[in-house]
Amino acid sequence: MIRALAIPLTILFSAYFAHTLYLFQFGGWLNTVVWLPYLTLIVSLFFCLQFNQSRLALLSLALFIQLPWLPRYFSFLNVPDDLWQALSIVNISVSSLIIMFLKDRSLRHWISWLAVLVTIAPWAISLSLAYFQPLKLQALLFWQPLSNNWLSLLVCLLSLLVIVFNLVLLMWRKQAQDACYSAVVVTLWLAQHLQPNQQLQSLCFATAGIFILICVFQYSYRLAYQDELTGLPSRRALNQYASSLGRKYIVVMSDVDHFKKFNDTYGHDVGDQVLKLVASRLSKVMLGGRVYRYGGEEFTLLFSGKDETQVVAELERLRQDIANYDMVVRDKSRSNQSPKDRKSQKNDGKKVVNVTISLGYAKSSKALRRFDDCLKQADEALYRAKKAGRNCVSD
Ligand SMILES: Nc1nc2c(ncn2[C@@H]2O[C@H](COP(=O)(O)OP(=O)(O)OP(=O)(O)O)[C@@H](O)[C@H]2O)c(=O)[nH]1
Repeated sequence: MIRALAIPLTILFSAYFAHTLYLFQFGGWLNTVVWLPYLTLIVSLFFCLQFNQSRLALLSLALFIQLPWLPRYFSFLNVPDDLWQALSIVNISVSSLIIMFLKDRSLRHWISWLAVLVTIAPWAISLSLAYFQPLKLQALLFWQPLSNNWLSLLVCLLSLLVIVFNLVLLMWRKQAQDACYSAVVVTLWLAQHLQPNQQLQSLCFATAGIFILICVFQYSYRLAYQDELTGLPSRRALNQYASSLGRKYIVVMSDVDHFKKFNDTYGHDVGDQVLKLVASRLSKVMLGGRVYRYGGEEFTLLFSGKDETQVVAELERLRQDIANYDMVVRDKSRSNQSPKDRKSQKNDGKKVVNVTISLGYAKSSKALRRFDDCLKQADEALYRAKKAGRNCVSD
């Protein structure tokens, strides 16, 4: 419900905000906006430290240092402008490096990379020019605040586009991390180009701070509600969803057959891979069903407002799909081999295994109003499926 409201509300508030900007023409009370980045960056730094998110804390600090009017507070130190510039370069380069050496390899990561490259390439060119021609560094920094020409406008528009793109990613894919990194980089970049406009600059810094905050909260949400191994929602998420269920629903308990034997034969690592594969097959459930990792090798499925016959047919389909699926698992020892060794033994280290699951279900009724009772009944049905020879569905 809240997710469905997110986009219309964002559009509404953006329109309201744009209208206000138009009315006040960037003047008057809007000067208070200058304080926003301080607030968001301090709060985000606080939560990053609370949740042990050192990289994000560093990025908050990097933004803080880059706040364009920070030098004013240190004016008593009489730091030359060139030194501030040099500190900025170090700051942006370090933040860019932090982002570049993250392990994620998704498309979103590469988009962040692009933003990073666009940011640091001018720095690198300027620095190398300064090295080869002993002129004043300041004179060579061609990325200096561009005058109010079309190029400056283009730069700002492009940067804002990246932010908007990341916002969309954030809403649809719920991946705050890359959105946050790009926002930080783009903000650092914009800081150079929007120098005469303090309000706009403040809004950019404040937005980056908010991105970091969202990122930290999303991370802690994942810790609490997502199973780390399979990526499925956890038992806590199941209990939370259960409290919002209507009257008509079906609970299914499923369990991988002879999993202990499997672990003993192939090892715990291969066992983990099998659990991941089973989870990925189960998550292809149709009829609007939801899958949770209940714990160990047990998974729970929930169907809200569906008929028993439809659900049983879907469970049969899932059971057969898993039983017929050749799961290719990798031997962990393979990762210690050199790439050459791996190439020479093409299929070595790969195993094809077959697993089956048993499923037991229970549907809500007058006698089974409480979710916990229904779950217990599904667990008993699972026990019956095991007794009946496994690899089957039972009620
Ligand atoms: N690899 C791996 N094994 C797990 C995990 N969680 C639980 N297990 C193992 O799953 C096995 C569960 O075994 P049992 O409950 O005896 O059941 P089973 O061997 O699947 O036999 P049946 O359920 O009767 O078909 C135990 O050996 C656990 O150690 C996990 O996250 N990873």
